[in-house]
Amino acid sequence: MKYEEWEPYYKAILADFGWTPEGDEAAARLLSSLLPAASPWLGKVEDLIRGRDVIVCGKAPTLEKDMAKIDWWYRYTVIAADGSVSTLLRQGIVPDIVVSDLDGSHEDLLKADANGAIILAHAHADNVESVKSLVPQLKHVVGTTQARPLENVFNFGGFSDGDRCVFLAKEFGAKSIKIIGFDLDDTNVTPKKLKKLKWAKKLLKLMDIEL
Ligand SMILES: Nc1ncnc2c1ncn2[C@@H]1O[C@H](COP(=O)(O)OP(=O)(O)OP(=O)(O)O)[C@@H](O)[C@H]1O
Ligand SMILES: Nc1nc2c(c(=O)[nH]1)N=C(CO)CN2
Ligand SMILES: [Mg+2]
Repeated sequence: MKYEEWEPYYKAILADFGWTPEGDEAAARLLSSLLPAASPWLGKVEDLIRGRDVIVCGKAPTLEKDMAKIDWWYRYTVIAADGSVSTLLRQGIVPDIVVSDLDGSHEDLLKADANGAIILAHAHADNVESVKSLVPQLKHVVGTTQARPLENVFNFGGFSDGDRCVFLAKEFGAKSIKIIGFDLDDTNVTPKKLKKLKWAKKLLKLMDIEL
């Protein structure tokens, strides 16, 4: 999705949370300074997605139960939303791509990276310290932002880690997108998380994902 198309959603999200864009923009510039000018891994991300059946894993409590229903993981390109990478690794599955704002287990992100996963590291106003400490340690990393993109920091659309996975899969022309570990009506979460899940619901509908 072009930034101009995403921007109205971004503005509405900022207003809903009472945020301003400056913090996100500063975080994107910091992330940009930690990465090469031309992203060496973006082409690989496209190769992994284009024309492929994609599974996107969220971190709802239903994830393990949903995982048990997948009998042949090799059929799919697996994209893990943040914390779901820990559940996947525990079951011996290394995702192809992890989409993360770096607020889950850094140890598991490093483990996935060391085993070949590409990490889409997202910078925003509230994760600058994690960006500074973790991004320089990652081998296969692509930078993302929810604000205006920079030369080496991309914005494919989407807000929470889970819906950003789906925007990414759409952007690069996945043949099909299956989501598991999503429970967007989960009430057993903090008020802030509930608000993020409401946005995820709206954005996934926009992406024509059946919920
Ligand atoms: N019931 C749920 N609880 C948590 N995440 C869910 C749920 N259903 C779907 N998801 C998706 O799974 C993704 C990954 O979950 P995780 O808890 O790691 O989220 P997160 O986005 O890192 O949380 P935060 O918003 O605090 O950064 C979320 O971004 C969300 O889109
Ligand atoms: N400023 C800010 N941006 C975000 C945040 C957050 O907590 N703060 N969380 C996200 C992951 O769901 C995505 N973007
Ligand atoms: Mg996160």
